[in-house]
Amino acid sequence: MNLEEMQARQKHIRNFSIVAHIDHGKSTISDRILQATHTVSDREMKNQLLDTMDLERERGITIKMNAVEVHYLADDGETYIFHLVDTPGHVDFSYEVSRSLAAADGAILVVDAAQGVEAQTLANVYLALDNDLEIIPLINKIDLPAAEPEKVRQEIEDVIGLDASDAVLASAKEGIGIDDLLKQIVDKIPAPTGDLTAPLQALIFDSAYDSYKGVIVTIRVREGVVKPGDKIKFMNSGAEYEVTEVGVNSPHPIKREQLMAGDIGYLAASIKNIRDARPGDTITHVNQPAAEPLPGYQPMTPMVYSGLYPTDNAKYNDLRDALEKLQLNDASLEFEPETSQALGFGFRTGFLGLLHMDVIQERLEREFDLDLITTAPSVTYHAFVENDRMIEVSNPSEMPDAGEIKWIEEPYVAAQIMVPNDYVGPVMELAQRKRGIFDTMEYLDEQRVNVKYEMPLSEIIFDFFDKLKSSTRGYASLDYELAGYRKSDLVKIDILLNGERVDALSFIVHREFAQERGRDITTKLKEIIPRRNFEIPIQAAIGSKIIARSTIKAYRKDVTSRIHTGDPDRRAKLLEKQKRGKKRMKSVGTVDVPQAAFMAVLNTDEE
Ligand SMILES: Nc1nc2c(ncn2[C@@H]2O[C@H](COP(=O)(O)OP(=O)(O)OP(=O)(O)O)[C@@H](O)[C@H]2O)c(=O)[nH]1
Repeated sequence: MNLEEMQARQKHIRNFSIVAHIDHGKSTISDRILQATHTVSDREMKNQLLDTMDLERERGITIKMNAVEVHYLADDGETYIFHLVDTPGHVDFSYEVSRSLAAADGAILVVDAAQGVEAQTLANVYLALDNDLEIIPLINKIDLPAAEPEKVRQEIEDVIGLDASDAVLASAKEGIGIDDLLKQIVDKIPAPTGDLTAPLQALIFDSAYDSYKGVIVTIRVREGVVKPGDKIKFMNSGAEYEVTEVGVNSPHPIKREQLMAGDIGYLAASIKNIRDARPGDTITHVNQPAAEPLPGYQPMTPMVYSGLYPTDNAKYNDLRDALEKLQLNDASLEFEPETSQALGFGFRTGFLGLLHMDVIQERLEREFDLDLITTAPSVTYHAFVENDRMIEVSNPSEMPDAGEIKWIEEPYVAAQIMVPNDYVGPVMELAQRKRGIFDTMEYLDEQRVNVKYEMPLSEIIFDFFDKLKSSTRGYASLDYELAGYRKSDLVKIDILLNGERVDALSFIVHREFAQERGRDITTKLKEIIPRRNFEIPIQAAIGSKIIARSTIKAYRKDVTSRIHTGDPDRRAKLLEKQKRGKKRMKSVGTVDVPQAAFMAVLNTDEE
């Protein structure tokens, strides 16, 4: 392609992202765009086509962003090249959203016609505005009987401050409004402007590991052109490679002769070392390098940490390899080695929230065939000791002894909760019970308010969202961001099994809840830990003071002997089941501790 052809092509490119509150219909809109542009045949089409991970399809959520190229034949007879980046909606994955927005020139803001503007609608719009993106509002699900598109249009104008007079009215389900959307993308989203003859500058915004091709990076080319055979350099890591392949996903990978300024596509270069090609790095040419790298990404601060341990100690190195590979695909994952007396060698791992933690654990087990024990998640506390020295504690068992601590601070978040008027009472009651500090309350319209609280992050993470949903019949939406540290009266509770302290079961709570939590957990562990042929005392202690206890009675007989029938099948099945159960179990001294025991602290019901 000569320069003129490339310039003409560049004018026909539109790069955009779709953002929304969870479940407002982003993935379904992407599906309709793929269909309307004949990117996939009707035969190939299935719902949420871009959610390629099994886990995403099973749970019906988007976890990873995806970038695809589609071609749209407009009424003017010209064919436009769209690069569409689908993004997740859950607050745990907002890091993915911000990365994909940095690669786009515009965003489609999807708002559910029955639900209106919700907490993450706002959060995502702000991210898009931070990136200077042109925003096209789209009101989806107008087919629903409860749809109120005009009211939602007004809300977009009043609450967000966007002009919504031309908002696309759509039903992704019934395929309504998709033509209007495609036209608006061409008209409103600006074509990319990068200089085609300048030295190469390409931003890596995602990467994945392929066992044949090595690390494959997804890039947005800002300036210049890149082709197979080019010698490239990663400007931050300093690594140099020769490009083996470039292409786009449409949605299946298609090789291309080159990627040029304005393109979003993939690049492979037999990159074996995953540290060489991190998201946020800039690719340039070895011979004619760009003067400076592009601004990368802010490193993400994990919200919670938990210990990950292989049930089989011999799998420690496998777990490290797996974490490194996943980290490449998920830049918000953080880990470092730690040891536990009870669990052996493992990793303290940082996550953006509990859903993120759950997803990582499940991906490690499925994609890397590992059996893991995960310890209860903890936020990072600041313990102040002598000379006002501050110690960061993200593993409760490492909290200094009470005698050494002068005071402890814990992270707080600024939370906003959008909820119909009728439920303000229960929301405030819940927030107070979770140690929230009231900030403000604003009316969104006659029927809905935005209530703002400062809350301890630990309370938000554990069960606040579930409780919020159940006390508002699902009508409340929540968004939060870290707001700093505050002093709190916190204590560490240790758990002793058979008289031995199990470090991996320690946790930190507000002193007010200590007694109650101690009682709850000893009762729960009694149900979870399997019986042995001796009595096992379970104790909860603050320092050397026991605050609660329970006892697991000794069992008398082999469980299988109770199955009187001579049915060998049933007996074999039971033994098999026990064996499988064993896999996610750790022997601590003389006691077998199953995975559920480590999470028991999470589900304590304080009602
Ligand atoms: N009635 C109706 N339902 C819709 C429409 N669009 C999407 N849905 C449904 O709404 C639900 C959520 O749609 P998704 O496309 O998965 O939403 P999402 O925003 O991508 O969700 P996440 O990926 O989890 O953030 C699904 O059950 C869809 O079938 C629509 O226009 N009308």
